[in-house]
Amino acid sequence: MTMPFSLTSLDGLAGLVDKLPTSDATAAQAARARQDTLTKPPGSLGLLEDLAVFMAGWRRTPRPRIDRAQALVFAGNHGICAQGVNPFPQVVTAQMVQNFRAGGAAINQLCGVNGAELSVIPLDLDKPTRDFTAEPAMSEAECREALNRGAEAVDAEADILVLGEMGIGNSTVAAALACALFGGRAEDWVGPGAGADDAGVARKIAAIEAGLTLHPERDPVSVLRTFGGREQAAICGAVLAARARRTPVLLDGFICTSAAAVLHAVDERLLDHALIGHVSAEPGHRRLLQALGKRPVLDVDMRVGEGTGAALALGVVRAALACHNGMATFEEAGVTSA
Ligand SMILES: Cc1cc2ncn([C@H]3O[C@H](COP(=O)(O)O)[C@@H](O)[C@H]3O)c2cc1C
Ligand SMILES: O=C(O)c1cccnc1
Repeated sequence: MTMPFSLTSLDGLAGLVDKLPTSDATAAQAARARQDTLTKPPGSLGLLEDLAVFMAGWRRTPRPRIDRAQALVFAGNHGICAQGVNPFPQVVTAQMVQNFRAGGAAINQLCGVNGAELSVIPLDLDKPTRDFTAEPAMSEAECREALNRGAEAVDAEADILVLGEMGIGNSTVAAALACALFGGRAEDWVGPGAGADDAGVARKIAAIEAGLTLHPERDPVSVLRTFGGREQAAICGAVLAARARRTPVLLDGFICTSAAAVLHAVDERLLDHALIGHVSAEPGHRRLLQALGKRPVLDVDMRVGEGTGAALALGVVRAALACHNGMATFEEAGVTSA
C-alpha cells in the first residue's frame, strides 16, 4: 500500500505537517453546541465532553462514532540490554508476542472489554538494535523501514487507533529518547521499568549518560535512530499514517509516549490528533506529559506497557460518544433548561 506521504528519506518528516490534515473546526463547534443542548448541567460531563468534541473535529462529523477501533502492538529487541538494564531476559519479548497471539496478555483482555481489534507486529526480533553506548542503535535505512512498517499496519477504516509496544529493555530506550529530546539529567527520566532494583536503575542511568555523551546530535530524527528501537520508529510511522486518515490516536504509557515525542520535537502539531490514554506509574511519564503539554485520560497507577492504558482509555472515549450521541436534548426530553 502506498502511503499518503512518502518516507523515502527521514528528512522528509520535517515538512510533513503542512501536508497532513487538521481537525475540522466546523464539526468540532457543532459537537460543542450539541453538548450544550443535552440534558445535563452545561459542562458537567467534563473530559467526556472534550473527548466527544475532539473526536468530532478529527472524524469531521458532529456525531462521531467508533465502528472500528484498531489496536497495534509493535515489538522490538534492543542492543542496550547488553548493559544489564533489563530485569527480565530479552527472550521475553518473543515469548510475550506468542502470549499476545494466544490471547493471554493484559492487552488482550482490555482490547476485548473495549472492543478493539488487536494486531501484534514483531519487528525483526532476531536482529536486536545496536547498543547505543557503543554506536547508533539503527542505521537510517533500518529506522526508515521500521517507520514505514508502522505506517503500513494502520487500517484506513479505523475510527481510532490504540498504540502499544513490547520490547525488553525499552524503558531505558524511552528514558534516553526523552532525555535527548527534552534535556535534564538521565535520572530525571529513568525508573524501574519492568522492575529494576536500585543497582539496575543505576546501570540504566550510566548507559544513558554514556550514550548521550557519545552521540551529541539532538535533532529528532538522529535521536530516534541513535537511541530508539524499531518499535519506537514504527509507533512514529503509525501516528503519521493515522493522521493522514484523520484517525485519532490513543497513546499508551511512558514508552509509547516517548516514541511519539520524537514527532512532537519535529513539529508539535504532529501530535494534535493524539490523546494520552493514561499517565503511567513510571516516573518519567508525568514529566514527559508536562513537556508535551498533554493531559492523560486516566491516572490509575498502571505501568504495564503493551498499549494497556490506551486500550483502557478507549472505553472512556466510547463512553463519551455514547453520551454525546445517545442523550436527549432538553427540547426532545421536555426538560426545562436554565
Ligand atoms: C512479562 C512482561 C510483560 C510485559 N508487557 C509489557 N512489558 C513492558 O516492560 C518492558 C520494558 O521494561 P524493561 O525496560 O524493564 O525491560 C517492555 O516490554 C514494556 O512493554 C512487559 C515486561 C515483562 C517482563
Ligand atoms: O509506562 C510504560 O509504558 C511502561 C512502564 C513500565 C514498564 N513498561 C512500560
